[in-house]
Amino acid sequence: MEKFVIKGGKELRGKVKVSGSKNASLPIIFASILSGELHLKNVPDLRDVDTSCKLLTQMGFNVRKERSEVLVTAENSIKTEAPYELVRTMRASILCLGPLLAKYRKAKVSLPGGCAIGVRPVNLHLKALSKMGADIKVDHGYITAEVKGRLKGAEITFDFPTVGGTENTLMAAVLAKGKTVIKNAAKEPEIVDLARALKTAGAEIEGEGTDVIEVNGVDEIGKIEYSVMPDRIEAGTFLAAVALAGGEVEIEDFPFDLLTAVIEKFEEAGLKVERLSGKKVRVVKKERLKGTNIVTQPYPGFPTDMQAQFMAAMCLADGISVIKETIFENRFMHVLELQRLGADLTIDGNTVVVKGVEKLVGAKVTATDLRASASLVIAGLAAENTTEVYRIYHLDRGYEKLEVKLRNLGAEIWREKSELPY
Ligand SMILES: CC(=O)N[C@H]1[C@@H](OP(=O)(O)OP(=O)(O)OC[C@H]2O[C@@H](n3ccc(=O)[nH]c3=O)[C@H](O)[C@@H]2O)O[C@H](CO)[C@@H](O)[C@@H]1O
Ligand SMILES: C=C(OP(=O)(O)O)C(=O)O
Repeated sequence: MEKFVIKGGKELRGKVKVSGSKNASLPIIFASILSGELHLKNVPDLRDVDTSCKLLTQMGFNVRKERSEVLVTAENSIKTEAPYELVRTMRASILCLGPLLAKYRKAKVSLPGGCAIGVRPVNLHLKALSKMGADIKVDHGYITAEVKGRLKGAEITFDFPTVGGTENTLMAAVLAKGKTVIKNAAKEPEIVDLARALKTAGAEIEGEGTDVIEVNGVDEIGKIEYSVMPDRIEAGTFLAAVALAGGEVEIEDFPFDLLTAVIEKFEEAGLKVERLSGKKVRVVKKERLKGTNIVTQPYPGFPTDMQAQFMAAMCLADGISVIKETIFENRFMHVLELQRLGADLTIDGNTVVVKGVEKLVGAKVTATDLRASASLVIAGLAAENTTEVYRIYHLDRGYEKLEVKLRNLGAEIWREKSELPY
């Protein structure tokens, strides 16, 4: 196991480029089940991408990952099973269910794992696929599903705009018979990216990015050829890093228009975010930030995946910030760890009150999930002395070479073998 060692107190200066999006890459990789042929570019080098490739390989797909590209072909017979050993490490594995059912008419998928940020049921995915004609059972930790003949188009109304549920239903609908209408669909940009990728292969989809998506099922689709959008959460994490460490950084491949809610909140706190061109911004911290409130919401609201990093930034802002989490019921695991660094935080239900402190002081902290890990790393950049972050395997699920990128900006951060069993 590895840990990060961070010597805090260095301002960040220079240029950094945002990698391809994790949450867009994963569904598109699983969409290859529908097409049997995928050529995906701008794929980040992440543990979750490796897990997705392993899962497809185990099913019998031919998968090649070369630098930032993933190529998939279906040449052999396919096993329609996703076993616990792989699925437990990654939430997005559930996204093979819709495509397997649509293409191969049966699937056996372990109930997914992923970040421990809430119960995260998949009832809405299963309800939608049942409505499309699938017969689904959940037994011994596995979802077993099959459909006689083809899935059929249906009108689905989600109780909550679930991102994964929308993606699974959208992919299933592409090869279903007839028209599917998804109402109260999630509007996240990664869903738009998935729809665009599917359209390169001939899928008939309209309304992605709005709360009603319409899909006309087709008999088959061709090759998916696509380049993944930049990772808006990684981009936002760099804003938070400058907000904490200070300095001036130019960020390339910055998805400006997809980060409006995050940029507005950092600007309200006093960070300067200047758009230099379409996809390039300059971020400057000139003075101590001031306390700012956020409420997490589905897109286009403030993303839950930026909550921990924003909270870390507010630990050193003047005054009080109120952080309300409305998407996941257990996404404050970073609070205890930020407190170890000297942050003044009080949890009250789904709200954390942050009282800005003069300084943070380095300590040993343990990452509990992906974005919690990021919040601890960036807090460590601003803390006095040395911070050691354990369990960084969470971080490796979703950030490409974060320590290398931060080091190139002048941070003192490196990876070491952990002396602990984790
Ligand atoms: C791989 C990926 O893209 N992950 C993202 C995706 O996760 P994910 O797709 O799992 O998130 P959802 O949008 O589905 O979940 C939102 C809320 O709905 C609930 N729910 C969801 C499905 C369901 O069947 N039943 C149910 O109750 C969840 O428990 C949660 O409280 O969107 C989240 C919300 O933006 C992000 O934090 C994750 O980074
Ligand atoms: C919660 C996240 O990921 P996942 O849904 O893959 O667990 C995330 O990206 O912050």
